[in-house]
Amino acid sequence: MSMNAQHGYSALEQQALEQLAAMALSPSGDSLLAGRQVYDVVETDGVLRVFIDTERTSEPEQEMLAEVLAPALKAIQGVQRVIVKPRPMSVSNGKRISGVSRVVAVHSGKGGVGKSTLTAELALLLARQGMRVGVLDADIYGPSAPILFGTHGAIHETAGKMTPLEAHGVKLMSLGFLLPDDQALIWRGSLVDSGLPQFFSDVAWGELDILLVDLPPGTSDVHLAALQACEFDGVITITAPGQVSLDDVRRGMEMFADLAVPCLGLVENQSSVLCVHCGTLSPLFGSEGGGLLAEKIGLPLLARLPFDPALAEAADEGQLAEVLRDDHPLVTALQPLLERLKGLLQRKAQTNAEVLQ
Ligand SMILES: Nc1ncnc2c1ncn2[C@@H]1O[C@H](COP(=O)(O)OP(=O)(O)OP(=O)(O)O)[C@@H](O)[C@H]1O
Repeated sequence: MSMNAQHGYSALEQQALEQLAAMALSPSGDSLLAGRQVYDVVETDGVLRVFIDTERTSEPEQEMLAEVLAPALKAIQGVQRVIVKPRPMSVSNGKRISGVSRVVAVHSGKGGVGKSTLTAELALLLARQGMRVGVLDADIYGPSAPILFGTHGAIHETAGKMTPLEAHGVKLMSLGFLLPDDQALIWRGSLVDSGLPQFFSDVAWGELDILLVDLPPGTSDVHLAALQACEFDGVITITAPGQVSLDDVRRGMEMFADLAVPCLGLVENQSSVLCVHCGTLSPLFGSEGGGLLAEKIGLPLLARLPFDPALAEAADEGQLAEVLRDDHPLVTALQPLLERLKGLLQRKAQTNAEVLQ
């Protein structure tokens, strides 16, 4: 497979992979990719992390690679720093959910920026395009999937597995289905260690193309518990211009990068406001917040979403799906992100090592 055909890598990662495909440890040897001495590359914030497979390289070779690769890859325009590291110990130990092709997290540095709404929008639109989609509402601080999907009901268990609820063709699991609202916080502590991993392992998801995981905002032990429970294929970060905080976004991205979860890109919510009368879009908070942030941290800006007062109202009433007509400006704005997710699905491999074949 040619490097260009590899989906799911950013442009800088692609360039780095192309360069690595042309480099070998010894003049007669396989390329670093074919020989799989380089396990993967992950770029965030203009920083390129090159993960060396310590099982396929001796210690002197690892040292040599660190010396050679840093200057070679730093020469790529846009790369500010190169970190050559041993392959990260996947905290999940490579745990995949049987039957689920891709697991993608939706994350934000701060609360209230529209993360749960984005998760629901993506799920509804992907399902509408014929994909088999699940949503795991892992935001145990404030589970909102029941409201967004307008779904309430008891979760049943069969043969030790919880059966997810289903709405608009999306399979759903949320703490909100298991506990009354006012009990969510009481359960939080015990959930992190024991309950949250069960949401990944003990749910009868069946066959899914993609499982979207709505994580809590910020960085916490809940995130680590989720990342330990299962291997994630990527994370989408959402922010709102009024609440843009470079540090919050960076902190989140560092967490994911260190655990070798690729950051797919940034979504700016509420960049503009949709007029309920004439349907025109007017910029909010100055129009370049998300674009500048994306540029500063070196991530693609995947979407800029308008604030639609009707959507806020509908979402609170469980009518989100009804508002998301095909010609809604928000649906149009989400198309590049939907394409990126579909590209990720084409990146056909169970492990990164296989991807690099
Ligand atoms: N593009 C939008 N247009 C209109 N309303 C929106 C939009 N995005 C989000 N909202 C509204 O903003 C509020 C917060 O959204 P949401 O619950 O998705 O945020 P969140 O980041 O998941 O928050 P938390 O961290 O508290 O879970 C909700 O009332 C939602 O309906």
